[in-house]
Amino acid sequence: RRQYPPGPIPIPFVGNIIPMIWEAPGYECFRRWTKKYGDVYTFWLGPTPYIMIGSYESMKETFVKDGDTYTDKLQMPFTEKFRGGKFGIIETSGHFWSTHRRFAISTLRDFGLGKDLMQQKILLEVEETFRVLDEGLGEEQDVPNVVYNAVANVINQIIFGYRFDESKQGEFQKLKDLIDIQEKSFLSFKLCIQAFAPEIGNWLPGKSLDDIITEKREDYYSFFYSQIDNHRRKINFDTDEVEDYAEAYLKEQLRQEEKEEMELFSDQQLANMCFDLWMAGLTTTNTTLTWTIAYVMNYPEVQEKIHVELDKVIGRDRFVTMANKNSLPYINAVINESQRCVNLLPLNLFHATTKDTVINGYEVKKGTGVIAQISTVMLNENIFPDPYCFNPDRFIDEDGKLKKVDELIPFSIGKRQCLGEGLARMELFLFIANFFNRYKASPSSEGPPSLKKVEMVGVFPRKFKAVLAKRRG
Ligand code: HEM
Repeated sequence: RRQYPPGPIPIPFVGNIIPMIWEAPGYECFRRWTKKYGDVYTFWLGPTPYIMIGSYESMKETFVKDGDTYTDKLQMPFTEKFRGGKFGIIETSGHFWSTHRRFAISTLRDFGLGKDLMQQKILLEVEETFRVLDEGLGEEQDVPNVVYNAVANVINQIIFGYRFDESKQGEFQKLKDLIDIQEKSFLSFKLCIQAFAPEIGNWLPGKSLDDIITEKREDYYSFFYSQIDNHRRKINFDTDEVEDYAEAYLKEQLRQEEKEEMELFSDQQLANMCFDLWMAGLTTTNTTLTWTIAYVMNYPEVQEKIHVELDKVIGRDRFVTMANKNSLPYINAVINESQRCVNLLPLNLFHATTKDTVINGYEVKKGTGVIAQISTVMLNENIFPDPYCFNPDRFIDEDGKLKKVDELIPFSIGKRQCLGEGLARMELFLFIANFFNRYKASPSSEGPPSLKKVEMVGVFPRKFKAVLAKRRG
C-alpha cells in the first residue's frame, strides 16, 4: 500500500467495497474519504488498487492536461467472457478503442449536425409519447414506461434505423426482459461482490455471474447479429449515404477490407459496439429523464416556473426544438440540476494509465487503475451549497441567464468523456421541454415519486405513476 496515495484501509480480498455497497448508492463514503485523505487517495476494489481523483482541479491536472495517460481500461474477466474477447468501446484500449471512438463520434455528429436526423428521430418519439399519454389524461399513468419506450426507440433508430412499432413489440419485450434481468442481477449483493472480489463472491450462495453470462449472452447477441444480417442483406454499397450506425459501420468495413485491414472492423466488433451504444444510450438517458420528471413533481414551484417560461417563449401548440434551447434558461437550469442530483454513477467507470507517471507526487506504474470521482465533485458543498437539495436556481445568474459551472460534469471529463453527450443533451432537452409544455404532472394517490436512492452502487430508473392534465389545445 505504501507505494500508493494514502486512503482507507482495505480488508483482505474485498478491499474497500463494503462501505460503498452499504452506504447506497455510495456517494457518502467517497465524500468522507476525500475530506479525510485529500482529493487524491487510493481505493481498493477487491485486490485491485484504484487511485481516486476527487476534485475538479486534480481532474484537470490529470485527465485533461495529461489526457493520453489516462485513457486505458482494465478489462474485467467476466465482461471479456460475455463479449467473447476484447471488443466494444467501453472496455477497450489503445489504437483499437481510439479508432472506434473516432468513428462513432463522427457518425453521430454527422446524424446530428449534417442532416438533423437526430432531432427528427427524437421529435418523432416525443410525438408518439404524447399520443400514448393523451389516451390516459386524468388517470394514473405509468409515465416512466412510456419514457423508456421512447428512449429505446431513439437509440434503436440511430443504431439500426427503425423503431419498435406494433409489429415489433414481441422483439422489444424480449430485450426489455433481458435489460431488466441485467439490472436486477447487479442489484444483488452476491453479484456485486463477485464482480469486484471474485475470491469471496464465488463462495456466496445463489446464481453466479458465470451462470448468468452463459444463460443470457446468446439472447443478447442473437438480437445484434440478426440486425447485422438484415442490414447486410439490404445495404446499397454504391452510395455513401447512411441512415444509421450499422449501415455506416458496414460501409467502413468494406473500405477497410479494400485496404486489407479487416480485424479492426469485424462483425464481432460491430455487435459489441451496438451492444455498448444501445446499453449506454438507453439506461443513462432513461434514468435521467425519469428522475428529472420525479424531481420536478416534488417541487411544484419549479414546475410552475417551467410553465411560465414556456408560455412566454414558446406559446401554444408547437414543438419546442433545439433552436429554442438558448431562449429557455430555466429549463436548461432544471436539466442541469437534475443531472447533478441524479448523479448517475457514484463510482464512474474505471480507467488505467497508459504509461508510468506521477500522480500527486506518487510514482504510478503503467496499467494502474485511476477513477475520475465525478459524483464527489457534483456534491462538493463549496461549489454547490446544500448539495443534496434540488435547486435549479443555482444555475441562474443575477440577470436571469444560465450560469456555466465547470464542476457540473455528469458526462465525465477527459479523452474518454461520454461519447453520446450530444445525443443525450438533445434528448433531455427535447423530452423535458416538450413534456412540460404539453402537460401539468400531478402526483398519483401514492403521492409524489420517492427521491430516495436505495440501490447499491448505481442509480436506477425512477418508477412512479402520475396524473397528467393537458395544458392547452
Ligand atoms: C444522460 C445521459 C448520459 C450520461 C449521464 C452519460 C454519462 C457517461 C459517463 C459518466 C461516462 C464515463 C466516462 C469516463 O469513462 O470517464 C460515459 C461513457 C460512455 N457513454 Fe455516456 N452518458 C449518457 C448517455 C449516453 C448515450 C445516449 C450514449 C450513446 C449514444 C452514451 C455512450 C457512452 C459510451 C459509448 C461511453 C464510453 C466512452 C469511452 O469509453 O470512450 N452515453 N457516459
